[in-house]
Amino acid sequence: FIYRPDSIMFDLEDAVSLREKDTARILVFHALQHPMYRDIETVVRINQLSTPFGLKDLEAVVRAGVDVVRLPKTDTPEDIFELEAHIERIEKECGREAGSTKIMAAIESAIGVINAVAIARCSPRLIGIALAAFDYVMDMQTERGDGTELFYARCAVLHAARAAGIDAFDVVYSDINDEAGFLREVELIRKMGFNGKSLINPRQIELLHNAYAPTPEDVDYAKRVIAAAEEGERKGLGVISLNGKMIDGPIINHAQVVLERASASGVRR
Ligand SMILES: CC(=O)SCCNC(=O)CCNC(=O)[C@H](O)C(C)(C)COP(=O)(O)OP(=O)(O)OC[C@H]1O[C@@H](n2cnc3c(N)ncnc32)[C@H](O)[C@@H]1OP(=O)(O)O
Ligand SMILES: O=C([O-])CC(=O)C(=O)O
Ligand SMILES: [Mg+2]
Repeated sequence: FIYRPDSIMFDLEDAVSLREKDTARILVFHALQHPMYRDIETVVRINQLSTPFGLKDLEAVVRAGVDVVRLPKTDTPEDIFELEAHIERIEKECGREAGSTKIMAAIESAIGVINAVAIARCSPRLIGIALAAFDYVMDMQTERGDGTELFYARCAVLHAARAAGIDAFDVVYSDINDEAGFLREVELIRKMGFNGKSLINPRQIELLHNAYAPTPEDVDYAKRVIAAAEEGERKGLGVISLNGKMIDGPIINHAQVVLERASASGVRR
């Protein structure tokens, strides 16, 4: 909470050893109901439903009131349909509002990337899709490097999310001591258009928020664009000029996005 993350994700999958699966589930079940987590979005990465743990995880976290279930290793829309059917039943059984449990699909394989559009569009519960690089590069018979290995997958996941009108989240950066490397990766994915990134360490939160925050110059320009647009509207002009630059619909929309980002993340330091 001190670090002000956008959401908190509990992991029941690969960060938990096989011997600890039941203990971790019970801990997360209780944590989700603690008042401390009332005002922050909670996400739980459950185990795949094909494992002995997946359904037990889901039963526990939906009943405990989790906001978002992250499904790892999503390969097909059918994976989401199966998850959805169980969520619908559990919501009914425990008296949760129907549809209130949201889903985030993690794409971690070549087939998942190929099916990204179908996955992203397959359920109204989906709020976003995330690329998960470590399993993906294994499947692709390569390894994590400067991002060349993720070139196609990033583009595919991002386009799928946009086509579906949901969020796109980039991969985990695992070397928590390499701040410069992290910031290089963040700059790339921010320019590409990702909504954010899965983080593994609190030290990465402020760095990410700061990189996503608009600069003071961006905010200043956005305010002038909005003011010029309002002035143009009063005069009944469709397209206007601000210091010789054309200002029309998309530019005004972008200025609004910059101001929304500034109020969500602050202004870049
Ligand atoms: C490929 C995948 O599947 S990735 C997704 C699953 N994996 C994860 O989520 C990993 C989560 N992260 C971690 O476990 C750790 O950050 C590690 C192992 C990467 C690094 O651990 P450390 O070297 O101990 O990190 P660091 O020295 O920065 O820890 C500082 C403090 O932050 C805490 N902290 C570290 N990571 C986290 C986290 N993800 N969430 C909350 N607190 C954390 C540490 O417990 C420590 O607290 P303390 O000062 O009270 O002891
Ligand atoms: O889901 C994630 O962000 C991390 C992960 O499992 C992977 O990279 O394989
Ligand atoms: Mg993985």
